[in-house]
Amino acid sequence: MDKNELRKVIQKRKKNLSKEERIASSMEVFKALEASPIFQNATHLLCYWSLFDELDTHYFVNKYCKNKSIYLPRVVGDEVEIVPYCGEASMEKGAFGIMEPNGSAISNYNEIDLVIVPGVAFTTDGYRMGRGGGYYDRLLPLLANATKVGVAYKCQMLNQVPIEPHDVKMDQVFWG
Ligand SMILES: Nc1nc2c(c(=O)[nH]1)N(C=O)[C@@H](CNc1ccc(C(=O)N[C@@H](CCC(=O)O)C(=O)O)cc1)CN2
Ligand SMILES: Nc1ncnc2c1ncn2[C@@H]1O[C@H](COP(=O)(O)OP(=O)(O)OP(=O)(O)O)[C@@H](O)[C@H]1O
Repeated sequence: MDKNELRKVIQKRKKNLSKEERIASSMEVFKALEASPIFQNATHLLCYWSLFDELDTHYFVNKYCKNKSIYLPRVVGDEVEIVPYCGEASMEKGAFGIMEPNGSAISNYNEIDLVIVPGVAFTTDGYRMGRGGGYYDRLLPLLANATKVGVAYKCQMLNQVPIEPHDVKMDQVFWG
Protein backbone atom coordinates (compact mmCIF):
# COMPACT_ATOMS: atom_id res chain seq x y z
CA MET A 1 0.00 0.00 0.00
CA ASP A 2 1.25 3.50 -0.70
CA LYS A 3 1.25 6.31 1.86
CA ASN A 4 -2.09 7.79 0.81
CA GLU A 5 -3.89 4.43 0.94
CA LEU A 6 -2.42 3.76 4.38
CA ARG A 7 -3.51 7.19 5.60
CA LYS A 8 -7.10 6.31 4.61
CA VAL A 9 -6.93 2.96 6.41
CA ILE A 10 -5.73 4.60 9.62
CA GLN A 11 -8.29 7.39 9.29
CA LYS A 12 -11.06 4.75 9.24
CA ARG A 13 -9.61 2.96 12.26
CA LYS A 14 -9.45 6.19 14.25
CA LYS A 15 -13.06 7.05 13.38
CA ASN A 16 -14.15 3.90 15.20
CA LEU A 17 -12.67 5.05 18.52
CA SER A 18 -15.18 6.28 21.05
CA LYS A 19 -14.60 9.45 23.05
CA GLU A 20 -13.97 7.32 26.14
CA GLU A 21 -11.37 5.23 24.29
CA ARG A 22 -9.62 8.38 23.05
CA ILE A 23 -9.42 9.82 26.56
CA ALA A 24 -8.27 6.53 28.09
CA SER A 25 -5.56 6.08 25.45
CA SER A 26 -4.26 9.61 25.79
CA MET A 27 -4.08 9.23 29.58
CA GLU A 28 -2.28 5.90 29.27
CA VAL A 29 0.27 7.22 26.78
CA PHE A 30 1.11 10.36 28.72
CA LYS A 31 1.25 8.47 32.02
CA ALA A 32 3.93 6.22 30.49
CA LEU A 33 5.78 9.19 29.01
CA GLU A 34 5.67 11.09 32.33
CA ALA A 35 7.20 8.08 34.08
CA SER A 36 10.13 7.91 31.66
CA PRO A 37 13.56 9.50 32.29
CA ILE A 38 13.31 11.05 28.81
CA PHE A 39 10.44 13.20 30.04
CA GLN A 40 11.65 13.70 33.60
CA ASN A 41 15.02 15.03 32.43
CA ALA A 42 13.52 17.26 29.73
CA THR A 43 13.18 20.99 30.34
CA HIS A 44 12.30 22.42 26.90
CA LEU A 45 9.62 20.37 25.13
CA LEU A 46 8.17 20.84 21.69
CA CYS A 47 4.72 19.26 21.78
CA TYR A 48 1.78 19.63 19.36
CA TRP A 49 -1.74 20.93 19.91
CA SER A 50 -3.86 17.95 18.92
CA LEU A 51 -6.57 17.95 16.28
CA PHE A 52 -9.76 16.02 17.16
CA ASP A 53 -8.45 12.82 15.52
CA GLU A 54 -5.00 12.87 17.13
CA LEU A 55 -3.88 11.57 20.49
CA ASP A 56 -5.03 14.34 22.83
CA THR A 57 -2.27 16.63 24.11
CA HIS A 58 -4.32 19.51 25.54
CA TYR A 59 -4.43 18.17 29.09
CA PHE A 60 -0.72 17.28 29.04
CA VAL A 61 0.36 20.66 27.65
CA ASN A 62 -1.69 22.55 30.25
CA LYS A 63 -0.48 20.32 33.06
CA TYR A 64 3.22 20.95 32.40
CA CYS A 65 3.40 24.46 30.98
CA LYS A 66 4.06 25.87 34.46
CA ASN A 67 6.90 23.49 35.40
CA LYS A 68 8.63 23.09 32.04
CA SER A 69 9.05 25.24 28.95
CA ILE A 70 6.49 23.95 26.46
CA TYR A 71 6.52 24.99 22.81
CA LEU A 72 4.09 24.37 19.96
CA PRO A 73 4.57 24.44 16.19
CA ARG A 74 3.24 27.29 14.06
CA VAL A 75 2.91 26.79 10.30
CA VAL A 76 4.41 29.52 8.12
CA GLY A 77 4.31 28.52 4.47
CA ASP A 78 6.17 25.25 4.07
CA GLU A 79 7.95 25.51 7.41
CA VAL A 80 7.02 25.39 11.07
CA GLU A 81 8.22 27.85 13.69
CA ILE A 82 8.63 26.93 17.35
CA VAL A 83 6.60 29.19 19.65
CA PRO A 84 6.35 29.17 23.47
CA TYR A 85 2.96 28.05 24.83
CA CYS A 86 1.60 30.54 27.38
CA GLY A 87 -1.95 29.29 27.91
CA GLU A 88 -5.05 28.82 25.79
CA ALA A 89 -5.89 32.54 25.87
CA SER A 90 -2.92 33.27 23.57
CA MET A 91 -3.82 30.70 20.91
CA GLU A 92 -5.18 31.50 17.45
CA LYS A 93 -6.45 29.33 14.64
CA GLY A 94 -3.77 28.81 11.98
CA ALA A 95 -3.21 26.65 8.91
CA PHE A 96 -5.20 23.38 8.74
CA GLY A 97 -7.47 24.72 11.53
CA ILE A 98 -4.81 24.00 14.14
CA MET A 99 -4.62 26.29 17.18
CA GLU A 100 -1.20 27.95 17.44
CA PRO A 101 0.40 30.31 20.02
CA ASN A 102 0.51 33.93 18.85
CA GLY A 103 3.82 35.03 20.46
CA SER A 104 7.35 35.32 19.05
CA ALA A 105 9.06 32.24 17.65
CA ILE A 106 12.33 31.05 19.21
CA SER A 107 15.55 31.05 17.23
CA ASN A 108 17.73 28.71 19.32
CA TYR A 109 16.52 25.24 18.34
CA ASN A 110 19.37 23.63 20.29
CA GLU A 111 17.59 24.19 23.60
CA ILE A 112 14.73 21.84 22.68
CA ASP A 113 15.56 18.58 24.46
CA LEU A 114 12.36 16.61 23.79
CA VAL A 115 10.02 16.68 20.82
CA ILE A 116 6.67 14.91 20.93
CA VAL A 117 5.76 14.18 17.35
CA PRO A 118 2.27 13.58 15.93
CA GLY A 119 1.87 11.04 13.18
CA VAL A 120 -0.68 9.11 11.19
CA ALA A 121 1.12 5.79 11.70
CA PHE A 122 4.23 4.47 13.45
CA THR A 123 6.13 1.23 13.76
CA THR A 124 7.32 0.02 17.15
CA ASP A 125 10.93 0.62 16.11
CA GLY A 126 10.23 4.29 15.42
CA TYR A 127 9.43 4.72 11.76
CA ARG A 128 6.76 7.35 11.15
CA MET A 129 4.33 8.43 8.48
CA GLY A 130 2.81 11.91 8.85
CA ARG A 131 -0.12 13.72 7.24
CA GLY A 132 1.96 14.37 4.13
CA GLY A 133 3.15 17.95 4.41
CA GLY A 134 6.73 16.99 5.16
CA TYR A 135 6.76 19.58 7.98
CA TYR A 136 8.30 17.33 10.61
CA ASP A 137 10.67 15.74 8.10
CA ARG A 138 12.12 19.21 7.55
CA LEU A 139 11.95 20.33 11.21
CA LEU A 140 13.36 17.32 13.04
CA PRO A 141 16.88 17.46 11.53
CA LEU A 142 17.17 21.01 12.94
CA LEU A 143 16.57 19.81 16.51
CA ALA A 144 20.09 18.56 17.20
CA ASN A 145 19.65 17.98 20.95
CA ALA A 146 16.11 16.65 21.07
CA THR A 147 14.97 13.13 21.83
CA LYS A 148 12.21 12.36 19.35
CA VAL A 149 9.15 10.64 20.73
CA GLY A 150 6.13 9.54 18.73
CA VAL A 151 2.73 9.20 20.42
CA ALA A 152 -0.23 7.33 18.98
CA TYR A 153 -3.32 5.26 19.45
CA LYS A 154 -2.76 1.51 19.30
CA CYS A 155 -4.68 1.40 15.98
CA GLN A 156 -2.01 3.66 14.44
CA MET A 157 0.74 1.10 15.02
CA LEU A 158 1.74 -0.86 11.91
CA ASN A 159 4.33 -3.57 11.25
CA GLN A 160 5.73 -1.48 8.43
CA VAL A 161 5.30 2.00 6.96
CA PRO A 162 6.64 3.12 3.56
CA ILE A 163 10.02 4.73 4.21
CA GLU A 164 11.63 7.45 2.12
CA PRO A 165 15.20 8.76 2.55
CA HIS A 166 14.01 12.04 4.16
CA ASP A 167 11.91 10.30 6.84
CA VAL A 168 13.29 10.82 10.34
CA LYS A 169 13.14 7.90 12.78
CA MET A 170 11.72 8.36 16.29
CA ASP A 171 13.89 7.40 19.30
CA GLN A 172 10.84 5.90 20.98
CA VAL A 173 7.11 5.53 20.35
CA PHE A 174 4.51 5.50 23.13
CA TRP A 175 1.12 4.09 22.22
CA GLY A 176 -1.99 2.99 24.06
N1 LIG B 1 -1.74 18.88 15.73
C1 LIG B 1 -0.87 18.93 14.74
N2 LIG B 1 -0.15 20.03 14.54
C2 LIG B 1 0.74 20.06 13.52
C3 LIG B 1 0.93 18.96 12.66
C4 LIG B 1 0.17 17.79 12.90
O1 LIG B 1 0.27 16.75 12.23
N3 LIG B 1 -0.71 17.82 13.95
N4 LIG B 1 1.83 19.06 11.63
C5 LIG B 1 2.46 17.96 11.03
O2 LIG B 1 2.99 18.02 9.97
C6 LIG B 1 2.18 20.39 11.14
C7 LIG B 1 1.04 20.90 10.27
N5 LIG B 1 0.82 20.04 9.16
C8 LIG B 1 -0.39 19.51 8.80
C9 LIG B 1 -0.51 18.95 7.55
C10 LIG B 1 -1.73 18.46 7.13
C11 LIG B 1 -2.84 18.52 7.98
C12 LIG B 1 -4.17 17.99 7.56
O3 LIG B 1 -5.14 18.07 8.29
N6 LIG B 1 -4.25 17.40 6.41
C13 LIG B 1 -5.50 16.80 5.95
C14 LIG B 1 -5.46 16.64 4.47
C15 LIG B 1 -5.32 17.95 3.80
C16 LIG B 1 -5.31 17.85 2.32
O4 LIG B 1 -4.99 16.78 1.78
O5 LIG B 1 -5.61 18.87 1.72
C17 LIG B 1 -5.73 15.48 6.65
O6 LIG B 1 -4.74 14.85 7.07
O7 LIG B 1 -6.90 15.09 6.77
C18 LIG B 1 -2.69 19.06 9.24
C19 LIG B 1 -1.48 19.56 9.63
C20 LIG B 1 2.43 21.29 12.31
N7 LIG B 1 1.39 21.22 13.30
N1 LIG C 1 13.82 17.28 4.31
C1 LIG C 1 13.01 17.60 3.29
N2 LIG C 1 13.35 18.60 2.45
C2 LIG C 1 12.53 18.93 1.43
N3 LIG C 1 11.35 18.34 1.17
C3 LIG C 1 10.97 17.36 1.96
C4 LIG C 1 11.76 16.94 3.08
N4 LIG C 1 11.11 15.97 3.72
C5 LIG C 1 9.96 15.78 3.04
N5 LIG C 1 9.87 16.59 1.98
C6 LIG C 1 8.75 16.62 1.03
O1 LIG C 1 7.51 16.79 1.72
C7 LIG C 1 6.47 16.02 1.12
C8 LIG C 1 5.75 15.14 2.12
O2 LIG C 1 6.60 14.16 2.64
P1 LIG C 1 6.02 12.94 3.47
O3 LIG C 1 4.88 12.31 2.74
O4 LIG C 1 7.14 12.07 3.90
O5 LIG C 1 5.43 13.73 4.72
P2 LIG C 1 5.05 13.23 6.16
O6 LIG C 1 6.23 12.72 6.89
O7 LIG C 1 3.92 12.30 6.01
O8 LIG C 1 4.52 14.61 6.74
P3 LIG C 1 4.84 15.42 8.10
O9 LIG C 1 6.32 15.33 8.32
O10 LIG C 1 4.38 16.82 7.81
O11 LIG C 1 4.02 14.84 9.15
C9 LIG C 1 7.13 15.20 0.02
O12 LIG C 1 6.81 15.80 -1.20
C10 LIG C 1 8.62 15.29 0.31
O13 LIG C 1 9.37 15.26 -0.87
